[in-house]
Amino acid sequence: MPVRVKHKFHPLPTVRDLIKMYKIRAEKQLAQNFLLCTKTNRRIVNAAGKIKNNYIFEVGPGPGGITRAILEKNVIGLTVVEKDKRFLPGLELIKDTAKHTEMEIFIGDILSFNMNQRFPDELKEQWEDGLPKIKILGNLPFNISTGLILKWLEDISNQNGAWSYGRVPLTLTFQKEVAQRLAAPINSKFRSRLSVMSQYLCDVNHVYNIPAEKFRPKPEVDAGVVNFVPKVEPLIKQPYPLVEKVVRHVFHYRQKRCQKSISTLFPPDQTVEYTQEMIRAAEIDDRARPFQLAIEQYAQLCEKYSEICQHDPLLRDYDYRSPSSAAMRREFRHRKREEMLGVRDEQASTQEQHL
Ligand SMILES: C[S@@+](CC[C@H](N)C(=O)[O-])C[C@H]1O[C@@H](n2cnc3c(N)ncnc32)[C@H](O)[C@@H]1O
Repeated sequence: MPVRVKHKFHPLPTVRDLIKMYKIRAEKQLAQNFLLCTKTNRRIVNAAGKIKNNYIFEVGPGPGGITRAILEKNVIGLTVVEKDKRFLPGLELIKDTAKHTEMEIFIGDILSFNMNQRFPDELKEQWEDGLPKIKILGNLPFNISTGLILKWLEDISNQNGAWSYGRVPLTLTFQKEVAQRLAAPINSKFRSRLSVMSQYLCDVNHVYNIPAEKFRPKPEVDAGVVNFVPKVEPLIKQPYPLVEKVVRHVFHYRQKRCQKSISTLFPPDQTVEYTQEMIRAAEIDDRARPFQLAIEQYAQLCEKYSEICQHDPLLRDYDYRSPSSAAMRREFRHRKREEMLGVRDEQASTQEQHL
């Protein structure tokens, strides 16, 4: 349906006016918290570094505050992907004012958006060369931000999608605590699965925080802006799904000794032997907790796990939480109990014979 634009706002309505003009109410299920202040939007764009003559990909432009700040920088191209079609007319207005920039608007879900062939071929760089003139930016919807960054980290590890163009950096907002976890160093109280997964593939920098008051409507927590620059050489060389499995299991009991969580990778009858092998390979101290391990130790754990799985391929599909594994554990405990009772009976009958 064609959109009637009231031209009392000239030349381009402010973000606030656009929201009023199209009577847009924030949708909670799309995690819509808008940034209406020009200074705040420019600061996010500045956090991405020099973007003049770059091609930018923006996630969730909404009413277009960050989009405008990007366009001020004379970028050569801009693709935006927004799920909520109510923003299309406003984004079209912004596009009309973008004289020097090729802008494309997609209404769709970023989680299934294909970034292969999204950018001009001439921007491609070899992975080990400098960074390509492409950047990904966005004030992410909080409800998908963790899933999205994990998906993109997998693409980075496979040099797929946007990363088939080289080491494309990202500047994204997260809930402050997620930002702290992404960038947390070893021993930090925020060190988690996300820290290891992001830092083995990227240089991660939690640049600054945006107070909740800056958003409309105000979210419950502050936000953090995080920069990611893919590393030339990942610190862990194993395939992403294997790394993800090992790191997820090791952080299963964050506050307990690593031994306990590493053991969840193996069926009960092989636990002791393989857990010990893993711990020896990564030179893990007996008392160490998952957040006290260096990424190099996670790398050694992954190497050892891969080696064990090559030797025993069925282990690859072993899942601690699946019903069949739970049944296996129950059966194992039962057998052990029976064995112990058997030993006790034997001891008792030997004692009787001696009497
Ligand atoms: C936190 S708001 C940011 C809006 C705007 N960039 C700003 O800073 O004011 C997140 C935006 O992402 C959009 N969004 C939510 N889920 C999405 C998805 N799966 N794919 C693409 N956009 C999505 C929302 O509609 C919303 O416009």
